[in-house]
This record gives sequence, structure tokens and C-alpha cells, in this order.
Amino acid sequence: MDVASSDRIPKPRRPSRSEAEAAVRTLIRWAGDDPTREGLLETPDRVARAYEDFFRGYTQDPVAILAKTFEEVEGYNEMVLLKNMRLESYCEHHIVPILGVAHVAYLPDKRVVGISKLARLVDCFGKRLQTQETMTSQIADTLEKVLQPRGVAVLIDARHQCMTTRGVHKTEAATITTRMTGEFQTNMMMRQEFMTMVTSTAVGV
Ligand SMILES: Nc1nc2c(ncn2[C@@H]2O[C@H](COP(=O)(O)OP(=O)(O)OP(=O)(O)O)[C@@H](O)[C@H]2O)c(=O)[nH]1
Ligand SMILES: [Zn+2]
Repeated sequence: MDVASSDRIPKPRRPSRSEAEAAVRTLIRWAGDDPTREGLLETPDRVARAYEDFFRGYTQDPVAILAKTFEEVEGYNEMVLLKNMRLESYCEHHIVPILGVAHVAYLPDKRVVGISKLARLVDCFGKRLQTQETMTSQIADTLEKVLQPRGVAVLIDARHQCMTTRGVHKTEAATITTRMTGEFQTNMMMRQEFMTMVTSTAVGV
């Protein structure tokens, strides 16, 4: 998949800050409250600022995040796994949080990337309106395209507040999605090693 086409940075005109705040006042009225009462007066401003935080991924370039790589790793060519990264995202159907963890691994082909960049990549796609399947694919496909490793594995384990605080109210239900490429797709042992490492409890101090 072409990463550029899957990186859905929105193209429509961005509304002004005052238009965004007016929209929040409309939603407050729709919810049944009065946006002119004291406790709600500053809420449109706060919500606009919160949206800048929730959706900061639209201002980030996922390819640029992975631009800097290193080759001086003494020929290290085993799996690199960053596991248990907190994932914060937002359901594109209901605009409520998707919260969970992401595990990202790759098999380097000469080049490695700074490990924090894997976390930045997860945030870049997470902090947007998403489905879990889409962001799982976007993370894996960007790593695949930019780093050109021997394989990529991504697993996301998350709870959708649209299923816990509304709708079917299945509080404990967690959704797991995976995307495997290269040797993780073709070599069952490699896939199994990834799954074992992800589920093992050992954590460095
Ligand atoms: N596949 C997928 N579905 C999602 C994700 N996030 C939310 N959904 C689902 O999107 C669907 C939207 O269904 P609709 O029938 O259009 O909306 P709805 O009436 O609000 O659905 P309910 O949640 O069943 O009340 C629901 O089944 C959600 O559970 C996601 O990341 N991936
Ligand atoms: Zn939802």
C-alpha cells in the first residue's frame, strides 16, 4: 500500500477557531445544557485546545519520523521489539477514545531506527480519528516502506469506549489486531517468537 495515500491528512479547509468553538456550543445545547452558564463558558475554548492535543497526529509526518537510521550495530539482525506502548486513539465513528497497548517489531536489514521513533510513529497515527485496523496497517506499512526491513509485526490490543460506555456496554471486551509483513508473514517460527515475546512478562528496570 502507498503510505502517502494511506496517510489521510485532511485536505478540506480548516475552520477558524471561533467556528470550532461555536460548534462546541451547538453540541452543548444538543446535549441539553446551556453554554452561557458560568461553568460552561470556557468549555468551547478548552475543547478546542483538547482537540489540538487529541488530534496532533494530523500535523506530523510519519515518514519524517523514521528518516534518521543507524547502521553501526555490529551486524545486529535479530528482532527489535518495542512492546507495551500505551496507545491513545479516537474512534472515527463516535469520536471517543480507543485506549490500549501497541507492540511493534521489525527484523532489520542492516539499518535500525531509534527505538523512540517507533513510539512516535504509533502516536502519529493514534492521535487521529481512526479504526483499529487502519492504524495497525498504517504503522506496519510505514515501517515497511521507509525502513525496508526483512519483516514487520504490529499488534494492537485495545478497548473502544464506544463499546464500553455506550452502545453494547461490553466493558471488558478488548479488540486485538495484527499486521505481519515479510518474514513475520512467511515464517511461522518468527511469528510465534513475536507472539511469545509480546506475551512474556519480563520487563527491564
Ligand atoms: N471494525 C471496526 N469497527 C469499529 C471500530 N471502532 C468502532 N467500530 C464499530 O463501528 C460500528 C459502527 O456501527 P454503526 O451501526 O454504524 O453505528 P452505531 O449504531 O453507533 O453502532 P453500535 O456501536 O452497535 O451502537 C460499531 O459496530 C462499532 O463497534 C474499529 O476500530 N474497527
Ligand atoms: Zn466507536
